[in-house]
Amino acid sequence: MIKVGIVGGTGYTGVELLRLLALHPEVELTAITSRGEAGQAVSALYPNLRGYVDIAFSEPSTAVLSTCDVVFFATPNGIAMKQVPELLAAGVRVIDLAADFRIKDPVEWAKWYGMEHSCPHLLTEAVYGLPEVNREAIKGARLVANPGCYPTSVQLGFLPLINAGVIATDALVADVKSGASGAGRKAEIGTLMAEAGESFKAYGVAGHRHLPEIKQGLALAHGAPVGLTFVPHLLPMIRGIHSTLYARLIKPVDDLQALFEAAYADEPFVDVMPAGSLPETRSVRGANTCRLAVYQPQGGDTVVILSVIDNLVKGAAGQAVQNMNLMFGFDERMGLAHIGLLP
Ligand SMILES: NC(=O)C1=CN([C@@H]2O[C@H](COP(=O)(O)OP(=O)(O)OC[C@H]3O[C@@H](n4cnc5c(N)ncnc54)[C@H](OP(=O)(O)O)[C@@H]3O)[C@@H](O)[C@H]2O)C=CC1
Ligand SMILES: CC(=O)N[C@@H](CCC(=O)OP(=O)(O)O)C(=O)O
Repeated sequence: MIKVGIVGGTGYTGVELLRLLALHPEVELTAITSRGEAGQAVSALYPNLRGYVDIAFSEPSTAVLSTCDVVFFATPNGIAMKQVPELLAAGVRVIDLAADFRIKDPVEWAKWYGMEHSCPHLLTEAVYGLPEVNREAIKGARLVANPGCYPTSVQLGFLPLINAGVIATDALVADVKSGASGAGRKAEIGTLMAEAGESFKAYGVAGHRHLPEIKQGLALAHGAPVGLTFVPHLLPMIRGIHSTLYARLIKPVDDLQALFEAAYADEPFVDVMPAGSLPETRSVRGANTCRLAVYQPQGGDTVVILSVIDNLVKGAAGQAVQNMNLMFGFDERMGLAHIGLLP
């Protein structure tokens, strides 16, 4: 058994971590923090956890968190970086669900996140936690930067084509839609039901902070910078991300379907659907699965990839548990056997 701490246990990704970890056979939930709810029983705030999680929220003190084997940060950007150096020094491994350690260049990070990085010396050591790309490095990591929700969906869709060297990489397009839980639990006018319900709009068109993260991952695979237009949208639903990705073929490919199936043949959490499929967000609701479908409309040179995930699971907490399993030598699928909620 390993001792696990969660900083930010009252947020949407924090409570999703609790839902997954409460049934994980190798995990003892040791510390769950909230500054606002310290002292309150976790199950009093989240009744779905009654009978499964019987501890109270505590303050996020380094002394308590240092007794854990691993600490998850499910906090806003810029919080983990303040506590991570001390925790690593105490021998604790860390998985950050926020963006503090995702971008390797601290100048680029400061530009998109609007603050200076407080421990840039850890950026080289941090391992980007996309298991389909970095599985071996994650196993030995002390510090894992869990990918963003949009970046997970977009990278898993484009990577087989980039790795095969068959598409132009100067003008990739990612047209992506997210449910409102992607914005977190904090009160915001834009995610009020009367603002987001019965409506649909894009945001961040001129530049969203996930753009540099996606470009960094795709450039690493390609071995050179890539051009990408990324347009996120807010859908009037709670969970789910649907990415429609466009790329231009520069080499003929006999069988795109076979290329994708081969790329993910050994991946427990990526499902390449049969040709002609239309992945639905509800098919991955609550599950740590990315479902993909690939098209070459009218036999032209444009490839269209459809990619769906649950933003809170494969896009956040589920992927974080997958990373924890790798770091501690457990079966990668442990605690993650959930089927999507249909209907
Ligand atoms: N929602 C999503 O789909 C995804 C989110 N992420 C990222 O994961 C992180 C968490 O997101 P989400 O769960 O949606 O966020 P929420 O806003 O729902 O929750 C944030 C949590 O952080 C805690 N917190 C806030 N400030 C501090 C602080 N200064 N010190 C310690 N704890 C603090 C809050 O609890 P309290 O104030 O009580 O201490 C709360 O529990 C974010 O960085 C987000 O960008 C990544 C992928 C997907
Ligand atoms: C719908 C919605 O608002 N989505 C969020 C996604 C944020 C997120 O997941 O943030 P990080 O991955 O960077 O931590 C947004 O666009 O800001």
